[in-house]
Amino acid sequence: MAVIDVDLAGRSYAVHVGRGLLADVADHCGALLRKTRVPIVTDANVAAFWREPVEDSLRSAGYEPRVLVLEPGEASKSWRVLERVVDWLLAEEVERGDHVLALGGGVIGDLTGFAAAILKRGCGFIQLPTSLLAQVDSSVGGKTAINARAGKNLVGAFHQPALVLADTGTLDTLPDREMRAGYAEVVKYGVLGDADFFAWCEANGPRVLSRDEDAARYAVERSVAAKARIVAQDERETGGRRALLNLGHTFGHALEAETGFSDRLLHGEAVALGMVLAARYSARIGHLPPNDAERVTAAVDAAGLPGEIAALGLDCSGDILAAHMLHDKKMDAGVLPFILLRAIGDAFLDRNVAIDDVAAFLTAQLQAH
Ligand SMILES: NC(=O)c1ccc[n+]([C@@H]2O[C@H](COP(=O)([O-])OP(=O)(O)OC[C@H]3O[C@@H](n4cnc5c(N)ncnc54)[C@H](O)[C@@H]3O)[C@@H](O)[C@H]2O)c1
Ligand SMILES: O=C(O)C(=O)C[C@@H](O)[C@H](O)[C@H](O)COP(=O)(O)O
Ligand SMILES: [Zn+2]
Repeated sequence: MAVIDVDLAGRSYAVHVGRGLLADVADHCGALLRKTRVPIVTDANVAAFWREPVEDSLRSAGYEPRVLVLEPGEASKSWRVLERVVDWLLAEEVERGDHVLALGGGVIGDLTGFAAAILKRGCGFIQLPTSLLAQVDSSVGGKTAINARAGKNLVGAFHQPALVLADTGTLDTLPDREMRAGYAEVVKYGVLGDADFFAWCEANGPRVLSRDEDAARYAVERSVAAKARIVAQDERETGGRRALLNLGHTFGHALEAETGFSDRLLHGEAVALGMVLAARYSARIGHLPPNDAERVTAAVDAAGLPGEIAALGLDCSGDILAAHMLHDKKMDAGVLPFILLRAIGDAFLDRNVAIDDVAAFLTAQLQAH
């Protein structure tokens, strides 16, 4: 098992990565569990495979697990489901000093983390990420949120977990499409700041996607280490550093909004497409050698992720996608900064991008091929 620390002074915590951690959840979390009753929020897909080992471990250690099982999918990051989670936690008499366990993918982590952030003005929570995406990205860093009618993650809080247990054994039951979607966020770390890791992904992507034990564990550990480093430098995305983790997301979130936050386009798929668009746009305005944009596209294609928006068959223009982008949380005094590339491994924040030009670029991309 590897342990990666997220160094945030009074809010520091550890991310444990290894196979079989959920079967020993009581040992790992014990110091944080003050009461017999342990509230767990999960979804139906995850519960089918992973509720039992977690409950067994807790029961054997004398705890009484209490489980709320939600509908799987992005639609659960909503006001309605948030209310349900909060009411349930209140009924379970969760106190500020207690810890709620979030057992699932990024949807469960973001939603439960946000419920924990607002419950009695803040209680503790522990991330038990079960999707590749949640293990490499969403369980670390304390961004919690639900979606609003106006867009993605628009209602939320920074609220750090007290512990993250990434059991790589859970990837055995993850559907292939979800594995690919999570892999998009892995490649993102290479593209934004680590050319060597990007090259490793080019060579080893198929091993990760086929769940080769060593390759998958290495991808999780290296991704978590990259995210922990950035979050420690700029926890609340105020210093320009953490915003780099948003590479591909301004485009991606617009596409998720346009496809109704539905299974038509998963978050990781939107990020893959968004990275390709960010790379192509960087090349279009002369920041990035075209060959580097082609390498990003090739890595996305090789993973079986969507790399062409034209193939989505959207009935919209670049202007409509650009309008979605104006809800982005990075908007600052009417300016939307874009995360662009100078090279693979060298992302930067460009505050001089003309949104009309992005809209024209997107219209052309929607019609390409
Ligand atoms: N907070 C952050 O920093 C951050 C970072 C990246 C993404 N996100 C958010 O995370 C969400 C996407 O997360 P996700 O891709 O994990 O989606 P998800 O939570 O919907 O999980 C993907 C699917 O896989 C199922 N699943 C999860 N683990 C499983 C397992 N081990 N076995 C079988 N099925 C399993 C789930 O039930 C779901 O159907 C988005 O809402 C995105 O905005 C947040
Ligand atoms: O942790 C971050 O910071 C990220 O940007 C990670 C992203 O992968 C993630 O999707 C995040 O939720 C997007 O952040 P948002 O602020 O644009 O909602
Ligand atoms: Zn993301």
